[in-house]
Amino acid sequence: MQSTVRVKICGLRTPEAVAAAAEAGASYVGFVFFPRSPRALTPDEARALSVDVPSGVAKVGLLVDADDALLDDIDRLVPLDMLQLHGSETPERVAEVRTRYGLPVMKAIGIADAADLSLLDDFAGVADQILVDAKPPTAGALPGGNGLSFDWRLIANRRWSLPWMLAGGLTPSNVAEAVALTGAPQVDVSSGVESAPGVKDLSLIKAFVDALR
Ligand SMILES: O=C(O)c1ccccc1N[C@@H]1O[C@H](COP(=O)(O)O)[C@@H](O)[C@H]1O
Repeated sequence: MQSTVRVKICGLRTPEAVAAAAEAGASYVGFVFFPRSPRALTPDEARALSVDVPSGVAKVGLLVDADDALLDDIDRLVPLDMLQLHGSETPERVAEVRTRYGLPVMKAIGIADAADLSLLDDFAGVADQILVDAKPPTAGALPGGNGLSFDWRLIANRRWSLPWMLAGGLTPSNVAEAVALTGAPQVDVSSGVESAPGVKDLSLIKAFVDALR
């Protein structure tokens, strides 16, 4: 299958994983700045890793309800191309972050059932992209990176007002089906290309991208 689906590999922590994502053909790599995540990096660690990212591959910083102090540190140290806001940020906060840092913002929205779909429209005219993820299973769970899918039929045939990306429980085995069902132009994966939480498997990264080609 020939495909132009753009891929983001998130939660990279080593130069080897960055190289595997770039060589496989990923369009984006994600650095997680959420301390509770097994994939968390400090701004200094992300700065060191960013040197290994070839030009043409966008570096995305993932944050969860981050305050300006953390964002200021990241902005000072890490040459990012996009911010992914994966918490309960409001449209007002998204607009504020976008203006303050001068970077495109991708807002993550968690979906569990049809009632959540209206949230997707709340960020039109504010965010640059929408990331559609599964809603976390419980209040204490990580807000993402749980390897959980939602019912993709909920967004099949949807008309989108913004560029968007599908996430949540994607793997080399199911990503082609997810794209066929939803028409997703872009996909994001973290735990589906890992051998353990926070440990990327280089062959799974390649298999994930190959599954769309
Ligand atoms: O990856 C994380 O640790 C993470 C932490 C906090 C918020 C989001 C996180 N990851 C994002 O979650 C989705 C789905 O991940 P998975 O493929 O189901 O593991 C994805 O967008 C990641 O960028």
